[in-house]
Amino acid sequence: MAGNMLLEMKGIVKRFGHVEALRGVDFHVEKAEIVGLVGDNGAGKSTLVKIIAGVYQPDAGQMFFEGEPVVFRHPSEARARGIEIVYQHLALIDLLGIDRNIFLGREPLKKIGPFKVLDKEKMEKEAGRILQEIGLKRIRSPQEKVAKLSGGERQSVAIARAMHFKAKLLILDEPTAALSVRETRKVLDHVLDVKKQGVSVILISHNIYHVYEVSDRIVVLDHGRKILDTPKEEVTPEEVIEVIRTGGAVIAT
Ligand SMILES: Nc1ncnc2c1ncn2[C@@H]1O[C@H](COP(=O)(O)OP(=O)(O)OP(=O)(O)O)[C@@H](O)[C@H]1O
Repeated sequence: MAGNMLLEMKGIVKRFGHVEALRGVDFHVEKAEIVGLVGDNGAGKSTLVKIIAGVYQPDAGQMFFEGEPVVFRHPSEARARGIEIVYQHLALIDLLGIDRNIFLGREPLKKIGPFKVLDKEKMEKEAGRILQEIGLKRIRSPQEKVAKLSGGERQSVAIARAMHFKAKLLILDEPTAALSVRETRKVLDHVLDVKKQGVSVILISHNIYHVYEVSDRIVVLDHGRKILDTPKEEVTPEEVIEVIRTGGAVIAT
């Protein structure tokens, strides 16, 4: 089991002024595991994943990645270890093409004499390959503006971007919020594809049925505490909903 561990967090505490968003949370993700992270509004889900992604620093607790203690002072440090987070409100730039969005902030450069310029051909070619992989090649060209994409296509591009940069842990915060049934299906299929490639995923969603369908393990947070952490087979979606609704009181009965 230890050799299979990708991320381990122990006793994580995070305060925002008087609000204790996380009150000593233990959390882990194994290699190629999909963990569904659920809980009511304000439970601490986003805070926990933002700590993993280096956006926030915990006030107490320890974090280990691939067996080593880590402290991420900035998102770039988490990224450098292969941790990618895709937010509900995606950081894609509408007026740029799909290709430019995939390489945003990590653009390949080429040398022309003494100068370095963006390697646009390389971006277009790679983006075309990525679109092919995610099944959008026929309908979208790499240079098409992101503004034209549907919500599901935007999620797919963001997931593909993370995969292109060799993510080991992909964090998806509400990826299916506001998507149609068909688009949701595609995004969930991408999550399963990502796992097949050996990548781990943390999936946050208010839709327990979406989470339940793809997750290997379900973790419930409630008011900054972990109240359930179980292999999926051991609970039904209705039981998970009940645990969230009662704040874990149902476990004791
Ligand atoms: N930057 C911040 N400043 C102050 N308080 C914050 C901040 N971020 C989160 N909180 C508070 O911390 C608690 C946990 O919030 P968090 O966003 O992690 O919950 P969540 O489970 O992701 O909720 P939701 O499902 O509504 O997104 C809440 O009480 C929230 O108001």
